[in-house]
Amino acid sequence: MANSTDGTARIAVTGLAVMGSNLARNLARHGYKVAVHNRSFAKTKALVEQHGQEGEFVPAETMADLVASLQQPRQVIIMVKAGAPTDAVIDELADLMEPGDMVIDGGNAHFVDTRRREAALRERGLHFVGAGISGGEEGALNGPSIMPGGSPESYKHLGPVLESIAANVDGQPCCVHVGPDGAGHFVKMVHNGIEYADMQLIAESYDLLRRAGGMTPAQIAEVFRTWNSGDLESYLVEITAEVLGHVDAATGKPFVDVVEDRAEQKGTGRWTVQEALELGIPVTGIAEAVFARSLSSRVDQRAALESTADVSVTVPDTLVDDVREALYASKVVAYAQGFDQMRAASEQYDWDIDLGAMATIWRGGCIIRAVFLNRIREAYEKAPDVPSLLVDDYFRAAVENAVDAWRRVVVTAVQANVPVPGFSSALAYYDALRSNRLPAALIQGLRDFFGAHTYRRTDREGSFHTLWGADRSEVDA
Ligand SMILES: NC(=O)C1=CN([C@@H]2O[C@H](COP(=O)(O)OP(=O)(O)OC[C@H]3O[C@@H](n4cnc5c(N)ncnc54)[C@H](OP(=O)(O)O)[C@@H]3O)[C@@H](O)[C@H]2O)C=CC1
Ligand SMILES: O=C(CO)[C@H](O)[C@H](O)COP(=O)(O)O
Repeated sequence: MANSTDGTARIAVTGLAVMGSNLARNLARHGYKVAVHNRSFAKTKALVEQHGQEGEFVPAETMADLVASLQQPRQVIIMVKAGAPTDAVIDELADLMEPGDMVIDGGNAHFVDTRRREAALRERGLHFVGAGISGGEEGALNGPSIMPGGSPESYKHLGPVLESIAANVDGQPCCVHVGPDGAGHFVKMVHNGIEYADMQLIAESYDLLRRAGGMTPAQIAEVFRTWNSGDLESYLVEITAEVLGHVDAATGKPFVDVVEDRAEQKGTGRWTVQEALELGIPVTGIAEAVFARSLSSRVDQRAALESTADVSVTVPDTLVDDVREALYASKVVAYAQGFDQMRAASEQYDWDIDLGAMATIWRGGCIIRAVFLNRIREAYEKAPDVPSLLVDDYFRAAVENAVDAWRRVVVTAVQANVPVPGFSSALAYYDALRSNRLPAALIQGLRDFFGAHTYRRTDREGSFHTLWGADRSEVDA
């Protein structure tokens, strides 16, 4: 296999596991001459041997060869494990590059790392682009959703390439410049957090239909197939029907019954919640989804408390339709919370993220792609500063129409001993936002009682303290 260091490749990819190799093939299929490299050369060799006919690949055994094979300004996409491996690759690359060159990290990096890396490379005259890439193996090959951060100048060079290989919906590429430094990876992180919440709500729907509704996985698969039209139409609902309908070849049982019920996680959902706590944004749907995965893995506690007692509950005839309504309303809440978090971060870090554009680029290519994102895009088009998606006319009406069914679902679940943390916390969030008065007033009183933490009054400006241990008169604080 010949390799070339004549500086003619348009772009490079280093890290040729599932994502990197498919991204390189996607670039080659779009007519770009792609230089390819992997720490162990076997993967590079295999890629070119198996897919060399799909376009022009330049295999490189060393990072120095990879860099030498590129046109200037050089553009190298890194698709390796997040964390220390990414730092190691950046360090090696940066030493070989020249001012004006671009390093693009397409992995699931933490946005704080991306900010640090961007600042360090900027000092050396290099552009660092933290690009969230979603769509898994299939998306990387056929068109992912791409969320690049970094300097506007780097996007001028890189944008046309990324837009051409991204998914396309209604003539619009699912790729846009998100904002400076860590903005792209932040948005990808929230995308993954919403992915967690969406899957948790789908899982609760299945659990309720099965355990309270007495339906089989095959019957529930049909329900999801029906739901995959109209407002719920989405990739995750579509593949839920596939997974629930699948039968294990070895046992003849539903596939879902032979899989261990412990959900794993790589960390992006947890990062979303950690950052939401820092920003003070309640992303309860994502948090419940992360905790539900953690709880599922507490095998010792589950075994100690397991109960097989029969529960008798009257299930409403409308259960299937009610669950559909609860799923939709809870999903609206989860997305509203995720978009809130992006808005708060955009203000905090001065990123100027266009929220409508984020909904637009999530319509295709990514795991949470859904027809429903058109509604979110429209909401931000109408009112870019809308304080919550729940305030938008369409979403307000959709949730109001669903709320009776949503309450019935939560009541039925509670009576049937079926845990629905996603549905119930979303309903609590909605009810809290609509409450004229919240019990936070009592919390303020208690804080003032035990710690003289002061409170504000509803009827006049200022901070006050009650002398709880004395005559209980009020003083200015
Ligand atoms: N898989 C998915 O669906 C998605 C993954 N991502 C992200 O994309 C990135 C790539 O993911 P994926 O394709 O699954 O691959 P992995 O995350 O499994 O990473 C494997 C790749 O990293 C390389 N690597 C590991 N350690 C080092 C190191 N110290 N120095 C150099 N290279 C190293 C490996 O090289 P070698 O072959 O030599 O071991 C291999 O090319 C990750 O950041 C992931 O989070 C993003 C969206 C979806
Ligand atoms: O980035 C992705 C999709 O966009 C991955 O699918 C995601 O990382 C999966 O996360 P987890 O393993 O934590 O469920």
